[in-house]
Amino acid sequence: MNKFQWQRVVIKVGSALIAPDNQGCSSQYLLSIAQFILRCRMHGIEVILVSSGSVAAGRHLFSNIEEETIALKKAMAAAGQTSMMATWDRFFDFPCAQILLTHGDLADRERYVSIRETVFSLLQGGLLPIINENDTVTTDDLKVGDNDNLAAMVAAAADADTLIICSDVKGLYNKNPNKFDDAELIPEVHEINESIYSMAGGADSAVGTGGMKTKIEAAEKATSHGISTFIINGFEEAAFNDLLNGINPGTQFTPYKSPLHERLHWMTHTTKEQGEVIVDKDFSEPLNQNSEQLTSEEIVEVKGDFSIGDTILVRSNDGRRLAKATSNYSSCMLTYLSEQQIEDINMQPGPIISDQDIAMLDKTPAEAKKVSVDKKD
Ligand SMILES: Nc1ncnc2c1ncn2[C@@H]1O[C@H](COP(=O)(O)OP(=O)(O)O)[C@@H](O)[C@H]1O
Ligand SMILES: N[C@@H](CCC(=O)OP(=O)(O)O)C(=O)O
Repeated sequence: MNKFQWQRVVIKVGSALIAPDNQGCSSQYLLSIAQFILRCRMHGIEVILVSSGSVAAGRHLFSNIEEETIALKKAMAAAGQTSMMATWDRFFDFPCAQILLTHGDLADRERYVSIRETVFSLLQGGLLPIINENDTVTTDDLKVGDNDNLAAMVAAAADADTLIICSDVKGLYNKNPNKFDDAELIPEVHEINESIYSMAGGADSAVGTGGMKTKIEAAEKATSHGISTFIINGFEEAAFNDLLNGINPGTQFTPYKSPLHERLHWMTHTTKEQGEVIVDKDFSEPLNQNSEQLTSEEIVEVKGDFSIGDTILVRSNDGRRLAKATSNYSSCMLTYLSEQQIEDINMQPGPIISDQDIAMLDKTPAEAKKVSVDKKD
């Protein structure tokens, strides 16, 4: 049985399933997930697990807490991560391997490629990669912040075809089912747009992070990479049986027919811009067919402090986000160049951004839509 024809699946498990009552790890709900993983592997499907729960699993070790500070949460994560790994490890007779990541790791192209290689080696060796955010070392700048988005980034990095987000609700409802009795489940989403985002609220549980909003963000990242995405209720054993029988038990987000190229997807959905270049140009012609169109004379302003090779946002001077790109110059150098009048054609600087390193935001409708949602917030 592999009715969905999956080859490589990323399964994301939320904190509520690992440590449902904040009393350390519990195998209560993990057994059916572990069996699902086992059955997937028996059908030849490669599995990568993105497991939340380190903070929730470590919380009970710290008593008499007045205020749960960030430093304390990091300490909980450090303590809980080992017991979470040990809990997973006990279910399987094949080895598990732990990978802890920050956004800084994923946003750096060299480290990103290295993570890909490690995951591929683990899968080839028949191990189960178990991935979580490296909560103990993250800072605001370096963190992904929620494991839904992390799982989507991992799914893209690992060339997975399917992402399954196991939550504490059946899927996406038209409104929060924990608040509204008449909320209705949405079985299929073909296009992630503003109306889909407007249905999603935050997390209500004591242990969850992000709620439905981060799951939709994750679905958007994954589907634009051609990855079919499910949100299912991880508490229900029947949901896993359904999946193996080719039945959608929750919400399925259908993948884009023409997914973004791997590098452009990474730039659009994984990197964070380190600065901005404001340009006096509309780019009605596709920028990525001739990046030399962007000359230093067209730069109105350089914002932020970035180095050669950093991701920058190219913005029009009326405020629109035009493209994300890798800068061939530092912010200091670009500022200097933009202030020069270089008439001699032979003295013109080389391209500010290179052809293969431009992700047009206007050309990626999902990103454009997400931007308008961000603005609304
Ligand atoms: N439209 C919605 N549909 C389903 N759940 C929603 C919606 N809006 C908000 N939620 C909340 O999102 C929660 C799931 O997210 P979260 O608590 O972060 O869980 P997890 O630990 O699985 O990531 C649900 O329990 C629910 O309270
Ligand atoms: N990295 C954190 C989990 C963050 C997170 O997204 O939690 P959840 O919403 O339960 O998937 C941890 O291990 O506690």
